[in-house]
Amino acid sequence: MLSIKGLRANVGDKEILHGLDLEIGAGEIHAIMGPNGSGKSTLAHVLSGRDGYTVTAGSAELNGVNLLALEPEQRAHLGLFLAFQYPVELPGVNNTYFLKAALNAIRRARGESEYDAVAFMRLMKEKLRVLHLDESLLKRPVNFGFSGGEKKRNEIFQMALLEPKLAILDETDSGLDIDALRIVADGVNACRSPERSMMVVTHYQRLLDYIQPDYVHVLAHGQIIRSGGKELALELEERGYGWIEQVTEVAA
Ligand SMILES: Nc1ncnc2c1ncn2[C@@H]1O[C@H](COP(=O)(O)OP(=O)(O)OP(=O)(O)O)[C@@H](O)[C@H]1O
Repeated sequence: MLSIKGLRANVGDKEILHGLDLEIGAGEIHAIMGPNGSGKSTLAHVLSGRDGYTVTAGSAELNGVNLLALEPEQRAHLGLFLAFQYPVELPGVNNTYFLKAALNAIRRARGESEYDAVAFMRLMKEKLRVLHLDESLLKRPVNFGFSGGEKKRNEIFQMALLEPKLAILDETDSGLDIDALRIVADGVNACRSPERSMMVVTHYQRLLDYIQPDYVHVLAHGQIIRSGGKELALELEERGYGWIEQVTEVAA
C-alpha cells in the first residue's frame, strides 16, 4: 500500500528526515513512536504534501503511484487522509458543508456519483453514532471553538466519512480523556478494513491497548531505527528513549 524508500526532507535548509524507509501493507496498522522532535509530524506532513517541506531524495508511493509528484488534493483523491496533531479551525466554514464538499470531491475524482443531501445525512448519522459526536457540532464552523477532544473526534469522524485507503493519525490520542480515548479508538477500529491501512503516530503505549497495531516503529533523528510488534511499545514505555543515543552513537 505505502512504500517509502530513502526519504530525505528539509524544513527550510534544515534536513529533518534523513533517509527514512517504511513499508505498510494493505489492511495493516503501523504505530510510529519516538522522542519529541524526531520527525514524526514532518513525515506525516511530507506525505500529505503540506507546504514548507522539501523532499530532497527518496520516494513515497501509494499503491504504486508516486505521491511526491502530486498536489495535496490529488493525494486525498488517491485515498490519503491526515488527521492533524493540531486540527485546523475554519471559522465561517460550516462543518457539514465542508464534509459534504470534501466527500463529493473525492467521489467525483474516483468517478463515483455524488451524495445528495438525503443520502449524505443518512451516512453522517450512521458515522456519528460510532463516534458519539454531538450532532450540534456539525452545524458549527469546522473545529471552531471545539474542545481539544471534540476536535480529535471530528478528525476521526472525517476519516470515517471519507473512507481513505491510507489514514495517518498524528497524535490523535493527545489531549483525550479516558472515555474519549476509547470512543476515538472504537471509531478507528470501526474503520479497519483489509483495504485500509493506517499509520498511527503516538507517544503512549496506552492507545495501542485499544488500537492493536501490526507493527511498531521507532523514529529517531529522522530515521526508523527499530521495528517490532506490539511488545516494542511496551519496551519503550519501560525503558524510555535514552538508549537511542547509544544506538545512534554506535551507528555513527
Ligand atoms: N516549520 C518548521 N520550521 C522550523 N523547524 C521545524 C518546522 N517544522 C518542524 N521543524 C523541526 O523539525 C524537527 C522535527 O519536528 P516534528 O514536529 O516532525 O517532530 P515530532 O517527532 O512530531 O515531535 P513531537 O513528538 O514533539 O510532536 C523539530 O526539531 C522541529 O523543531
